[in-house]
Amino acid sequence: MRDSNRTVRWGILGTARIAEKISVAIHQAENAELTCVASRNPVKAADWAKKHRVKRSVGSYEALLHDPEIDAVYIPLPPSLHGEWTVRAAKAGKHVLCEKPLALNVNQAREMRRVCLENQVQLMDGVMWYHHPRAKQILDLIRSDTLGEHRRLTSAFTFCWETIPENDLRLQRNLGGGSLGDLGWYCIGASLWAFNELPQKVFGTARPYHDVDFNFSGIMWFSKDRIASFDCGFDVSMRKWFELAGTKGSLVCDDFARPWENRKPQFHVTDSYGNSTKYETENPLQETCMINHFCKIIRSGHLEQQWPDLGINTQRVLNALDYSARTETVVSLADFFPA
Ligand SMILES: NC(=O)C1=CN([C@@H]2O[C@H](COP(=O)(O)OP(=O)(O)OC[C@H]3O[C@@H](n4cnc5c(N)ncnc54)[C@H](OP(=O)(O)O)[C@@H]3O)[C@@H](O)[C@H]2O)C=CC1
Ligand SMILES: O=C1CO[C@H](CO)[C@@H](O)[C@@H]1O
Repeated sequence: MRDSNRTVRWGILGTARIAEKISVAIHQAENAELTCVASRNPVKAADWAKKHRVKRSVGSYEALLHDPEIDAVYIPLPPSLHGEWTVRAAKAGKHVLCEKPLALNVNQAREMRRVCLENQVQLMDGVMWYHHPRAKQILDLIRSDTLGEHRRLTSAFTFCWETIPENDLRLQRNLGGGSLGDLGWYCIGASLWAFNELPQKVFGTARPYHDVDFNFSGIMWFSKDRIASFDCGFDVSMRKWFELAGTKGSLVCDDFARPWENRKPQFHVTDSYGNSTKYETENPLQETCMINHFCKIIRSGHLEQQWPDLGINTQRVLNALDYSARTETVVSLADFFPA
C-alpha cells in the first residue's frame, strides 16, 4: 500500500561492524524502524539488539526473512554471501540494500537484479556518498559547462593497516575479499557516475597478498577521449578523493567516499588561471541520506532501476579489470561482458 508517511521496518542480516553505522542511520531516518537483527549466533544477535536499540533479534538469517513485519533488509555480509541472501530476501518479498561489492561476478549480479525485479522489490548497493546532497551539487556542476569538455577522472581510495588482520574478510578470497571489490568499487562507480557510460576497454594491475589483491591500479578508456584512472589498496594512508579535469578547469573532492569528520563537506573548482572556488554543503550523515532515499522508494511504490543498473555496470568493469590484471592484457568490455 502506498502511503507517503508510513513507517518502513528494517531487518539487518549479520552483526557486521558497518551495521553499527546503519543502525544509527535507521534510528535517525524519517519514519523508519530498526525492527530485527539476525545473527548466526542467537546470543550475539540478542546482545547486538540491546546495544543498538533493535526491537527484536533472531538466531538465523532465514528466520528474519520470515518476519512479515519487515519491509527491507540491509545485507552487510561478506561479499560471497551477497548473491544468495539477496535472492532469498527478494523471494521473501523484502526490499534489499546490499553492501558492496554487489556480487562475485556479473552473472550473479544480473540474477540478483532479475529476482528483485520479478518480486517487485528494490535492489541497491550500499554506496552511501551517491545519496549525500554534495553528490547532487557536484553532478549539477559537471553537467554544466564549467569544466569544459571532460578529459580525465582520477581517483583513489586507500587506507593503511598497521598490522595485517589475517582473518578480515577483505583478505579472504573465499569470502570475496580484495582491495578492488572493497575500495576500487567506489572509484569505478564514481567514474561511471561522472561520465554516465561504460568504458570501452580497461587495464588493471595488482599486488597480490596470498590470493587476493592488496592494492590495485586501473585505467578505463571512455568515448570522446575521456580516461579514468584510479588506485586503491590497504597499504597507503587514508585517501578518498577524485579529480575531474576538463578543458576549462578541474574539480577536486578530497573526501568523496566519506566526508572528513573535522570540517564541512566541500569541493573545489580551479580554472586554468589558478582561480579557485570553494563549494560547501550541509552535513547530514550520508548513511542517513541513503536510508531516507531507500525508504522513499519503498513508500512511493516505484522501483528505481538506475541503482541495480549502476551496481551491475560497476561489477562488469570490476570483473574486467580483475581479469585484465590476472592476464596482463587490455580487456574490451564488449567482448568480455556483452550487455
Ligand atoms: N558502505 C560502506 O561504507 C562499508 C561497506 N562495507 C561492506 O560491508 C560488508 C561487511 O563488512 P564488515 O562490516 O567489515 O564485515 P564484518 O566482518 O564486520 O561482518 C560481517 C558479518 O557477516 C556475518 N557472516 C556470515 N557468514 C560469515 C563468514 N563466513 N565469515 C565472516 N562473517 C560472516 C557475521 O555476522 P553474524 O556472525 O552476526 O552472523 C559478520 O559479523 C562487506 O561487503 C564490506 O565490503 C564495510 C564497511 C563500510
Ligand atoms: O566500503 C568500505 C568503506 O571504507 C572502508 C575503509 O574505511 C572499507 O574498508 C569498507 O569496506
